[in-house]
Amino acid sequence: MTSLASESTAAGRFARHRTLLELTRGQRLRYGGAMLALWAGGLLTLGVPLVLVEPINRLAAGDVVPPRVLWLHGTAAVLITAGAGLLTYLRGRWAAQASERLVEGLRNRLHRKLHELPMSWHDRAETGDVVQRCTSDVETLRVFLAQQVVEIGHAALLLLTAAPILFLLDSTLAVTSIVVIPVILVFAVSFFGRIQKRFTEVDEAEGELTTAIQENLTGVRVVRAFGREEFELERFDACNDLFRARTERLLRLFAIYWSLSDVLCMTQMGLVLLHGVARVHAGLLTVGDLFAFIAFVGIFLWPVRHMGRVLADTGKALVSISRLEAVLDQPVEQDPELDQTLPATVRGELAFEDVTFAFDESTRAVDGISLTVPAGSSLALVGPPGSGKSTLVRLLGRFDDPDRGRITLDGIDLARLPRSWVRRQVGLAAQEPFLYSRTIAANLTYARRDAGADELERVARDAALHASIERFEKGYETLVGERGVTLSGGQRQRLSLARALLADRPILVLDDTLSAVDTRTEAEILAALERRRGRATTVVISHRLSSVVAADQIAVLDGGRVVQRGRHEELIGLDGPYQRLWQIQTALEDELDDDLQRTAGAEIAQGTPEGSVKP
Ligand SMILES: Nc1ncnc2c1ncn2[C@@H]1O[C@H](COP(=O)(O)OP(=O)(O)OP(=O)(O)O)[C@@H](O)[C@H]1O
Repeated sequence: MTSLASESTAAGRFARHRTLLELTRGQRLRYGGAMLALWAGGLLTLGVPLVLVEPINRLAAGDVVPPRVLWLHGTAAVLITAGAGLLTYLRGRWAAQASERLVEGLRNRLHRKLHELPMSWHDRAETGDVVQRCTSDVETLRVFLAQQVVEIGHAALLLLTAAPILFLLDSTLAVTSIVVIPVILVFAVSFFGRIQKRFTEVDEAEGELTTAIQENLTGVRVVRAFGREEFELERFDACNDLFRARTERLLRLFAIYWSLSDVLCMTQMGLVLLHGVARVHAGLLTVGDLFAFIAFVGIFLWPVRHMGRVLADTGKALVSISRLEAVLDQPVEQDPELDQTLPATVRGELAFEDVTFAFDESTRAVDGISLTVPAGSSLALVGPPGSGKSTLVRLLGRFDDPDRGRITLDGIDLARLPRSWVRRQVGLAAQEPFLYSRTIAANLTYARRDAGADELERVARDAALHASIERFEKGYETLVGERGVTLSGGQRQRLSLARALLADRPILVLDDTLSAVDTRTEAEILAALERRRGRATTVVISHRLSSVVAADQIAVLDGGRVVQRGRHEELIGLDGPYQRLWQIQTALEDELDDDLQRTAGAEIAQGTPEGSVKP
């Protein structure tokens, strides 16, 4: 998906580091507090070996340590540890609060962004990949923000605090105790670069896996209908395999790092022990000081070793943020500066003036269309698949803007009006109706939240759906979709039509809304629409000419152009595509009627098995 490709240049990486820092904005005080608590906790831990030096030295010298001294030093060690525990708690609490709030804000930003992105972006985006960015990548960032942000600098701080103490205790041994650290640091930094590359690969493979799952779920009917289960299983298996292989490579890298850094840390420890014992033997160091030394080295080596984890998570977070930025940085739908007041009332007069639009450079979906639709009248768009009917409607809702020409509403160019306002003037029953997994009533009131029960019933009656709803046990409170009843294609279309009628907007668009209903239901709906005539300017797209015979104006489209225009009575008299289509459709209908009559006649002659005539 090229539009979402992550930037991998040096400039891009720098920008990501900056963004990672910017991400903490608003919570920096909490992070500062958490870092301070972590550092203070570390400092306190360094105090434990110090308070134990004296009793150990006395024991090593064979002195009797009075119980009072033992109690005193022991209690001090316990109190220091308790204090360090409290600071660790504060560090965890503040870091968690900061990260959760930041991530909540980030999720909201992402969700808002998805609503602001143009339709052309959504057309190209792979849902699974976008879902993966909004969930998995956000989670990676959350982990980083909760655990690692405060760790950055912790090791350095601890080193800087512990090193002077070590040098005060024994400067020669102090040098030995930090000699391996530069090696560990160089090793960690080189590891950091690799982890980013590997994690990017893992993330991309995970995106493909999510897309495969999502497509299989939404397209499960197609898979079953074509018997392509084996093919889909193999496709999923390949994605899964790739994800596993890449994750394994990443984990292998981690394993190598952990084991080598362990060896380096243990080498450091071993060097201190050997050198320290030699110095104790030489009488240059007390046993107590050696104990403190070894404890210190242990305390500051842990965060140094932990640096690998910090760097790994930082690397992963940088990859995730670049993937999120690829969404967040996309240009949103822009509205021009409003140079006129919004019309208080809309009559609904539409004019398409030389409207031309192409999705890509190769072909124009709509090519120089000019049509005028007086307020309250109806326009029918007919034509072969791909002739540009839906594209014209898409332009009417400003989901895209014409490349050339303009569309006006009551004489005002739509391009000069805010998109959201334009869309609020259009009630759309889309070609592929989308319903929510909520009740029928909730799906209807999506169009107008204040609509009362009587209004829902009225629009449902107009859409010839009321009788079907009545048959459901819970009527309008019936759940539809995944958790409820499954509606038929025709019922879904009629629900979508009722929703558009309920919206009661100045323009009503029916995009092939009656394709899945039988002729009688179609007639019922057309009669209801006829009763509403004049209430809204209506644009009807239909492949079935019976749906458009009553339209005030019919435009026949082909290859994005209007090839015929007029009323039904005029067009059937003209030699052209409309007449041919009408002849084919009426001939088919006549044939069907004859067949039905013949079948009915035969049944009456033979009698039904029960000897009664079917109604
Ligand atoms: N989102 C899109 N991105 C790229 N091309 C598109 C897109 N939508 C439609 N097209 C192309 O634009 C042309 C017109 O399509 P459109 O959907 O307007 O046709 P239509 O007349 O409504 O067809 P149908 O009767 O099958 O619904 C077609 O060639 C189609 O492939």
